[in-house]
Amino acid sequence: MAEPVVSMQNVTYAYERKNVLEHIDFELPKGAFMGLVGPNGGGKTTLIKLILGLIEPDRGEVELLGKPLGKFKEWDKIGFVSQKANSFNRGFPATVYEVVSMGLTAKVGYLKFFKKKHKEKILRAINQVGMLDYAHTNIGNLSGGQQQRVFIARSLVNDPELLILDEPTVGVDVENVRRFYDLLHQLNEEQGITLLLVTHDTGTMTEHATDIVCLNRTLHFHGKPEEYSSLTERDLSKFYGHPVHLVTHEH
Ligand SMILES: Nc1ncnc2c1ncn2[C@@H]1O[C@H](COP(=O)(O)OP(=O)(O)OP(=O)(O)O)[C@@H](O)[C@H]1O
Repeated sequence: MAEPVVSMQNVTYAYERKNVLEHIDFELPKGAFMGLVGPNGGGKTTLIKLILGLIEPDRGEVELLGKPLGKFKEWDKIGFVSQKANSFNRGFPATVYEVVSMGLTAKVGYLKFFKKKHKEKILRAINQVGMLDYAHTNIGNLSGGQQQRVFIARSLVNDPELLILDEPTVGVDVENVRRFYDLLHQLNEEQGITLLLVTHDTGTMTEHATDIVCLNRTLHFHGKPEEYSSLTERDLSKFYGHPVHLVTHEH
């Protein structure tokens, strides 16, 4: 089996001596489309912060692309698109092209040193998310769903191996949510990008993900969407720490 993109062994993390993650053993297999679910305050953001190297575990080991956190340097291989991308300041005076080019500035240094190959990369990333017609449109004039795709393009310019998305469809309308998941499948299946998606929308997630992880201080579940869907209200109430009532949607 290919080496995991992220692996955690017995990870514990506390804010002000209060453990928010305990004994986490976790593997994100290369090529997976993983949905990370769990109740508010369950530790999802903290787990993401560990993967992004923003915090270090109090105990246990984190490995990224086969390297211990302390030795890992290929940060541009890990892309992150936050929920905040949806509420991007509409008045910010930058075009789609400029926003996507920001993904490369860390590597290239300064915009004026962009070469032809960089410009091609930027346009390719914009094309990948279906926004080429809008390359020179101001980001503030786009819908939430379109802005979201632009922020994904900004991560794609670095050819990431892992893309982490935090509540990406909050505030996005149904049609754009569908297009968004189409894009994720294309990135995952055609380009082999491993995806980790944090969401409260477990219904949609079980339709799309290859793996589901449920976190509430400890890992309560790690399995296939079919297994997650077959859990009972009792199982879910145990994971979430409060009563959960399943609602069946008619399609
Ligand atoms: N910087 C911080 N200092 C102190 N406590 C924090 C800090 N960040 C988070 N916490 C606490 O840690 C716990 C886990 O928070 P975290 O944000 O990781 O959960 P989450 O699953 O992402 O929640 P949500 O679904 O609401 O975004 C919560 O109880 C939260 O209040």
